[in-house]
Amino acid sequence: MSDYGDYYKMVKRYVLSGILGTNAQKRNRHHRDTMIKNVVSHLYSKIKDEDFYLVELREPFQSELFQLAFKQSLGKNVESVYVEELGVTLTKEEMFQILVTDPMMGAIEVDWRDFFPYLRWVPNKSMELKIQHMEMRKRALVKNLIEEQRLHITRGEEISCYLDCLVSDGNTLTDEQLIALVWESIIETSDTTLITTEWAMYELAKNPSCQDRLYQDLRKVCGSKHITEEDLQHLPYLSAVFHETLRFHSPVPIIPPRHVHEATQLGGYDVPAGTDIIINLYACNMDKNDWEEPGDWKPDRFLSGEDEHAEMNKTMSFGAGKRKCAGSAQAMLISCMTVGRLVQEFHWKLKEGEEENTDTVQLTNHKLYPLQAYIRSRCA
Ligand code: HEM
Repeated sequence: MSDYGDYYKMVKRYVLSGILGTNAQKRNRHHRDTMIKNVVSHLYSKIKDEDFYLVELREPFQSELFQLAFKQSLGKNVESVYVEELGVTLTKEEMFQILVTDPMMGAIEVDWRDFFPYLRWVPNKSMELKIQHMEMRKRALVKNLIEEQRLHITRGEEISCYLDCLVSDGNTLTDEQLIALVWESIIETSDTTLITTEWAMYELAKNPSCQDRLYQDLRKVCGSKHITEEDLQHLPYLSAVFHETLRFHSPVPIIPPRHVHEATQLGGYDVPAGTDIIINLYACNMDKNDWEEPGDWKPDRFLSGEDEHAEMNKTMSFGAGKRKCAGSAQAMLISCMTVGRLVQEFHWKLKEGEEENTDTVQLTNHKLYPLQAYIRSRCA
């Protein structure tokens, strides 16, 4: 449940100064630039001549984002780690499974007792054991990662990262709180931005006229040089692609519940004090009264000429109010920079049959089948 107490306020300060605020984002700029460079190099390695080649974006992008998550949170990339408590050495893929995929799947685990509340007293041992096992592995891994880096930090080594900020003098977080905060920053970096970027590339590969328009804008603003974060403010169509993708494929379709402290009215309904409400963002974003042809992906609807803030608030994709997403700037920087660079470098075409592959999985609208597209170098 979203609260707004002292602990929350303290953590929000750490989050902003250690990882997501403007200064922290500036510190991490070189990590983001490296990430995009590596994704592009990976895709070039799949191309042999001026022809189209079939590629999957998810694998290299996911791996690079996960690396970025480690660098921002712990100050270094981790390729593998021996976890004493588990007695195993984990590869990067296994760490991703434990820190990102398993918790996401756990969040949508169905407890059959929810459908029969009068049978709540019946134990659901298999589910409880599964969740406990997942939680134990996640905790052991994060604890291990923290302890390794903490040694370097206490030796006085210069490691500028979120953990460094969390354990700096005067902070009073318990080990459990540290584990929770470091894990949250890793999963938040690794999941929703990947989903948004993959769906944006799917839509651009499916809609050649939108892709061409974006390419022309990029040529106009950047000429023959690579897009930079400074260019983003001059690329409204790129930003419109990002917002329309969030509206259409919302990676957080349901936001954490809100507790109603005072009786109020919402959308014409009386809501008594004490109610817990859940907002379905996907339904809000697809609302037929607000949008023209809401069932079509049309970036133009975000080109009203208003400022970026106003465009962003047209959807509730990042939530609203005090608990609004703290990582929206990072998500936008990474997603827009990646989409921009991928369109600058390559011509994208969907693989035959891929158009129909719009099924989703997990809590965050993950594309069930990774995007498969043909790419050709624009230099060819
Ligand atoms: C496109 C990507 C993303 C979307 C759509 C998204 C969406 C959301 C939403 C809907 C909320 C809940 C807001 C509310 O309750 O009103 C939220 C909260 C949050 N998000 Fe994001 N998010 C994204 C990326 C990120 C990233 C990359 C990070 C950090 C690395 C991040 C960090 C957070 C944090 C810390 C909160 C809690 C804020 C608070 O409670 O004060 N998000 N996000």
